[in-house]
Amino acid sequence: MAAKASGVVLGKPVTFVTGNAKKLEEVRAILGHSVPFQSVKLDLPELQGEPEDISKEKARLAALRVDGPVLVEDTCLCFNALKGLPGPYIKWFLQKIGHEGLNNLLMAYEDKSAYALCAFSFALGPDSEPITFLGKTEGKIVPPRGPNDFGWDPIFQPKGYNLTYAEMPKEEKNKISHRSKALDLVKSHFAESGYIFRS
Ligand SMILES: O=P(O)(O)OP(=O)(O)OP(=O)(O)OC[C@H]1O[C@@H](n2cnc3c(O)ncnc32)[C@H](O)[C@@H]1O
Ligand SMILES: [Mg+2]
Repeated sequence: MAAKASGVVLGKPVTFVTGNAKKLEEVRAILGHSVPFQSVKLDLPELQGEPEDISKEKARLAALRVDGPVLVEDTCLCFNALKGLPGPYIKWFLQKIGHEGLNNLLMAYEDKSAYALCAFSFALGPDSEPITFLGKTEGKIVPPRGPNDFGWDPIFQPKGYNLTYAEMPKEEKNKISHRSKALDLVKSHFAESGYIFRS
């Protein structure tokens, strides 16, 4: 890696590391050709704690595994009545108790509001500090509606819409989602940084 007047020249392309095919599909659709990347299917171990720290640590691990520039992402679903939980633990809650169980968690509360939070982290390599980009979309938790092909999409209804994420056409979700908001920041970072990737 060498610094140049026109930007930072990197010896390898960016690798997006994820074990989730649906995430990859959305990242591809949203980024288009604006940030060239390849992908590797790896389910990295995840730290417990705050979303930003989990995402950064994931990027450190990914950069060690890939030995080059990496992009990773961690997604949380946070219930306001539960002070942000399940948050980063949503994957395990979803797996164990499903959409119905997630709705039941809020049964005792009037406040069904929630937000989806996406934390992308980018690291230039194993020796560099990851940079994090956050995107948040507010909404509420509802009984499941729509196709059940991506995580908690059927129970999340974004604010200002009558449809759940699952009921929305993909392009519509990708315009307003937590993921697209975070990726807007990733795109700006790449546009400003002038990275040059050599494969
Ligand atoms: O390998 P990684 O990238 O970590 O992929 P993952 O599936 O383990 O994903 P997370 O650790 O970020 O856990 C987030 C959980 O939320 C789900 N999820 C992520 N983004 C979503 C979205 O936009 N809509 C619905 N569910 C989503 C996902 O399927 C997981 O169950
Ligand atoms: Mg994960």
